[in-house]
Amino acid sequence: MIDQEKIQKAVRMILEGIGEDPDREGLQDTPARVAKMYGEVFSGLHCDPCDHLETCFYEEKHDEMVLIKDISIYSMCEHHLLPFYGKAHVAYIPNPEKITGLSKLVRVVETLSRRPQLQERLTTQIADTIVEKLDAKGVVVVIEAEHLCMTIRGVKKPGSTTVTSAVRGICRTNHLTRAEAFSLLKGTHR
Ligand SMILES: Nc1nc2c(ncn2[C@@H]2O[C@H](COP(=O)(O)OP(=O)(O)OP(=O)(O)O)[C@@H](O)[C@H]2O)c(=O)[nH]1
Ligand SMILES: [Zn+2]
Repeated sequence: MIDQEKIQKAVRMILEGIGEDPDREGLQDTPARVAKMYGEVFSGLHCDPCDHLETCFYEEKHDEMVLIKDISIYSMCEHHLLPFYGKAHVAYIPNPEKITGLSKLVRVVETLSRRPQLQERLTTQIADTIVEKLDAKGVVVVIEAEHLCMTIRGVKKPGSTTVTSAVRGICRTNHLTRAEAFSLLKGTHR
């Protein structure tokens, strides 16, 4: 579990480290606020994303592609503990015996985002969770994100977008299915 007391002590030390006075009025509650915030932004560390996929509709028998576009994501880069944020797009071809609720796919994205992450690992973990838990026939996950560690510091390139993808199952082996997923994603299917 998240140790709020430990985070509070550490934040106080950071404030001292940067030459601030942690006892001045505006900063007195900052360690507690930051500890609470970290509890929220890292809450996914203590959840199993598979738990969200227990809800399945066994009688629907849909076996065509389902795509959820433009899921907003906020995660934390594990190198600098700065946010990266943008959009995730999740497409899957269900095992007709295991169609899940749309919001459950979003919950998987949410749980895995709320951890210290790499964009590549986040993308891969979302795809693998859906394949493994739902026995999905195919999955495509694309994430487009801006990393604050490349914006407010370091190379300082605001507006740069990093795009990562993970492609599994028949979306990987069948080029027509893969093309369908990417055209739905780009909105060029009409
Ligand atoms: N592959 C990958 N790299 C990331 C991600 N988030 C941050 N990084 C990179 O992690 C690298 C860490 O490099 P280091 O040289 O150890 O750290 P640094 O001195 O702060 O690097 P600079 O950002 O180049 O100043 C940087 O190149 C970041 O851009 C991510 O999600 N995926
Ligand atoms: Zn970073």
